Amino acid sequence: MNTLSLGIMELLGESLGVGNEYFRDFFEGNDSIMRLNYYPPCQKPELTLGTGPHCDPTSLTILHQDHVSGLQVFVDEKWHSVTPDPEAFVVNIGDTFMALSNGIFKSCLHRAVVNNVTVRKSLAFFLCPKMDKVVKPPNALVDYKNPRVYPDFTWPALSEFTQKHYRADMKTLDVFTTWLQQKNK
Ligand SMILES: O=C(O)CCC(=O)C(=O)O
Ligand SMILES: [Fe+2]
Repeated sequence: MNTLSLGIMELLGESLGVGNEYFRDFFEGNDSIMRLNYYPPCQKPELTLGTGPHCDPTSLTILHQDHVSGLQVFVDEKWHSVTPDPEAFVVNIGDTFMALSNGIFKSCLHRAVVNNVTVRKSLAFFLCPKMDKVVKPPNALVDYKNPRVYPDFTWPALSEFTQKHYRADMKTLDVFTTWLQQKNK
């Protein structure tokens, strides 16, 4: 998963015009997280969610779903199911990479629904920067036409924010930005 995520970082660097080494080097020695999600069948699936709507606060997510549907992504004001394929990974951008790309790549809003028949399992690898790395976009992505969108921060600061102050949703990075600015006044 680590090797795959660093390979994807090479492609993202290439696509942003900063070269394939920039983000791969940034994520060298990363402090990433692996999570297993288990969703038991639910008698009233229409009344609840397996995972509420959120953007991943991390940098890049590589998700494996089993054969049971559940993941949905919010596009064009509607929820769309992501057809499960145990032979494939779902890859999405998280808030930390949105900040690293100065807002060019967007973290995507998603959720997981449950059903009343089958257990569902998913496995997520969340690429996160090494704890002491300062998250800031490369100079090539910042100029007077494209000023900094988010302040400098470290991954542990954003992670702690989502654990102690604010449950991750679609506005995490904006609320975190305001919170940091207030704190540093
Ligand atoms: O179970 C899923 O398909 C999504 C889980 C998820 O969004 C997460 O773990 O952040
Ligand atoms: Fe997620």
